Amino acid sequence: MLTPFGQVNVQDVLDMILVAFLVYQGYLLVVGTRAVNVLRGILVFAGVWLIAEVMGLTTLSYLLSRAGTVGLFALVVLFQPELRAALERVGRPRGRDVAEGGVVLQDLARAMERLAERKTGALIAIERKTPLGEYAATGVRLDAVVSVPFLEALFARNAPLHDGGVILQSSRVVAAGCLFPLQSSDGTYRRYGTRHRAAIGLSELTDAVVLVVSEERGSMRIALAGQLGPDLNGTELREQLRTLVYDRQVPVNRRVDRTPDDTAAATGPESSSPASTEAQPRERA
Ligand SMILES: Nc1ncnc2c1ncn2[C@@H]1O[C@H](COP(=O)(O)OP(=O)(O)OP(=O)(O)O)[C@@H](O)[C@H]1O
Repeated sequence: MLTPFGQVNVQDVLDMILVAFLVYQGYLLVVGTRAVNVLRGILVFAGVWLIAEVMGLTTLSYLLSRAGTVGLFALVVLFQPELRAALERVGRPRGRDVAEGGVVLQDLARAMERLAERKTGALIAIERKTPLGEYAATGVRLDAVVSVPFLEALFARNAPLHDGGVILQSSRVVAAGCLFPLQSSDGTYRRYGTRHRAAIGLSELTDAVVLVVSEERGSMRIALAGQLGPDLNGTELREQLRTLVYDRQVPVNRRVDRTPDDTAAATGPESSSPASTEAQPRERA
């Protein structure tokens, strides 16, 4: 085929599609991680180098190209953990993801149950499509497998990271002690405390599934798409987690199922909040 750029054949088209696909996959790997800021820096650096080349600024262009070579090695050293994790993700068989998801689901649900039984407050956000990197950056970075004792230890009273939220990415705990955006205190959720409003707030701004254990009531709930779901028992929690997170076939933005009472309440003036039909949390001034 003849184009303004000359002769283009099937191989060229295939080549372009593959390169675009690889660039996009590379972008997906770094987005939401600390590497994204470095990537921006590299793009600025490359831009300056290109301008220096075009304008014939020989010395600057020479220095930048030398620095680029050294920088490439520095990047590999600096981002060795991220690179390893990314390569592992690329090479991991799909079946292992599913099996791992099942284990994580069970551990997560069991940890929630134990925290609820002991009335230990907890806040856990599970990342889906929207990267939670900016919220993870407000806390302490971790890289740990999800396990019942680990989650219990994180939220134990007096534990250094028990304040704030924990963030899960896939099967890993990636941050703890994170600050989530608070839902504005007006309207439906004004009676709730800050833990619940932080859960609702984050779920409003992202597609994360946010789990809350109430310290006061020992209840387990899910906030999704700016709505706080009803109290859940262990079986219901597992079911919701399977549907919302660990069963990838289901559309990501599917809402938390409502109880018949909730649906009835949604037609009432104080609205769409499941809060109006459930046991109430403590009143706030
Ligand atoms: N913006 C926030 N991001 C993450 N965690 C928060 C945020 N604000 C408060 N928290 C957590 O919530 C805790 C306070 O919970 P508070 O008692 O005010 O809320 P609550 O919704 O009534 O929860 P509970 O039913 O567990 O008492 C804090 O100690 C902190 O761990």
